[in-house]
Amino acid sequence: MKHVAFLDTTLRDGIKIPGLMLLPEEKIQIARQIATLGVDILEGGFPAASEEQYRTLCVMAEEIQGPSFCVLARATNPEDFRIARDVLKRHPKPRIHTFIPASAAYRDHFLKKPLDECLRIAVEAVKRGKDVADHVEFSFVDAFRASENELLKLLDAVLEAGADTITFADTVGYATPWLIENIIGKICSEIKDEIVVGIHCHNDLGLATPNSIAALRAGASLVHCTVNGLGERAGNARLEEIATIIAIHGKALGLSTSVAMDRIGPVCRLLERHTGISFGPLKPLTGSYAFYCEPSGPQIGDVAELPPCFVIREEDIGMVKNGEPMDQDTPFEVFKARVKELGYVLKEGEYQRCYETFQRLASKKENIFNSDLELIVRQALFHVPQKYRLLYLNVSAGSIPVPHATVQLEIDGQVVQDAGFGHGPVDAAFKTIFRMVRRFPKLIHYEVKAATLGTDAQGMVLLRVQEGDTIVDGWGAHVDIVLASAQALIDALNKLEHYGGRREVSEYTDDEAWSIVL
Ligand SMILES: CC(C)C(=O)C(=O)O
Repeated sequence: MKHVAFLDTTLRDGIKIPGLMLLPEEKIQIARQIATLGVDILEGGFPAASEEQYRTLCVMAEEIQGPSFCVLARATNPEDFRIARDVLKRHPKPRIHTFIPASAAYRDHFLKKPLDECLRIAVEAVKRGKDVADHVEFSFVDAFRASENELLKLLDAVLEAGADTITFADTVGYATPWLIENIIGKICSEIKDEIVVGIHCHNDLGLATPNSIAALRAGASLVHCTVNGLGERAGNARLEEIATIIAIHGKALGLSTSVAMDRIGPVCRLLERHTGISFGPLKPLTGSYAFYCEPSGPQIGDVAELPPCFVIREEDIGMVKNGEPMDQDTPFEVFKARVKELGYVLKEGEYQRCYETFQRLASKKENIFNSDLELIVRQALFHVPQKYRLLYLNVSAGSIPVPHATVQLEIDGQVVQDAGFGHGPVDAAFKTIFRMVRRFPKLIHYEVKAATLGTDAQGMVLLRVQEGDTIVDGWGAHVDIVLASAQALIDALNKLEHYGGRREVSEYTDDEAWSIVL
């Protein structure tokens, strides 16, 4: 059986979603949890992007145990390697990941340099990488739209320079399984066995998983993926799908992994909580209908029992563990032990802050499950400085002619209140808040989802607003979905205040910033 190495890039490529902003401490908590999945390599981020990323990655490198630790550096930028070295020296199993656009379209767009010049840049990058970490991974961006001839020239050059892993990225989600099988198969048959061949797929045509599996079938032994398929546009290849396919078909494929299958459910759910990006009911493995089935009924025959229709049991991928319910009488120590069991490592005062939020929720909701606890931790601990706070919201809606909202906010420590009308309770609350804060961003996304079953479930609201060039997400959770919506809006307004105009790549010229948009 060939071992398939998993490189998790949730915290690097996965979080490149417009508006999504995870706080440094949040990223570290998430990295800890991803490490428990048994992935071989954790790609933590791109340290040259900003001082904040650099600092976060230093802490991550010191804390993360288990997987190798990898960061990204642009082939074109020697300074990236110096910054990466500073991060990687803190981890016992460091590796560096560098890359260059392989297709003419991407080379012309981002580098505006002839192929010969790109070959020279690639070779120098590998050499620089060798000074930074024992293991150098080199990725060919947009590899499957590249001319085969040019791709092979780039490949020869980086192998000659000493790259240990070469990864072929379907950056724009263009490839098909047969195209990938053909190219990867040819390359694997021609290069030395000790070179690791990797695959990095995007999901624009819904083919990220089949394309990744096709590459593995053709001889690749490293797969890049993200939890929940997070990533820009339609996302990246989904870790949970690829691991489960190998768990089910591994024998036939001659492939195995070290992914801890029972950690899939908890880690997918945790990422859903922290990003606000939900699975959708029909998502394979993690969607709420994925393990729901009705007895056959008249379509096939009148059989009362469930048919044998599941290819894996939900308990095999940890999807049913939601913990014994807790309630108002749950003592602090029991609560704290459960938060630790969920994999969070918090400071003493932070457990206490979470417990206060827990008690507030427990006074409204009878049973508190693990999936509620993750919301509580996020709500209590992970937010940007709060210029705006929601103190009070009351709405009148239903069959009345004019829904209205009364809102009390704290703005820079001053208490202000106002009331307003709208087409419904959320509209009334949002219009009133916009007027009070004197900001009128455009609402470009709004969704609400129940966190658990039951009519007393917390509603999780994810929204996205745009003000000028700045797009931010806002997130809220409450048993009252209008309150959750108002919390989400306040969260977004605080992020606009905190991040507005402050972009990670601001210190770079247009030319240098190219890699960040890939
Ligand atoms: C750097 C590479 C692997 C990448 O993220 C992409 O092409 O999407």
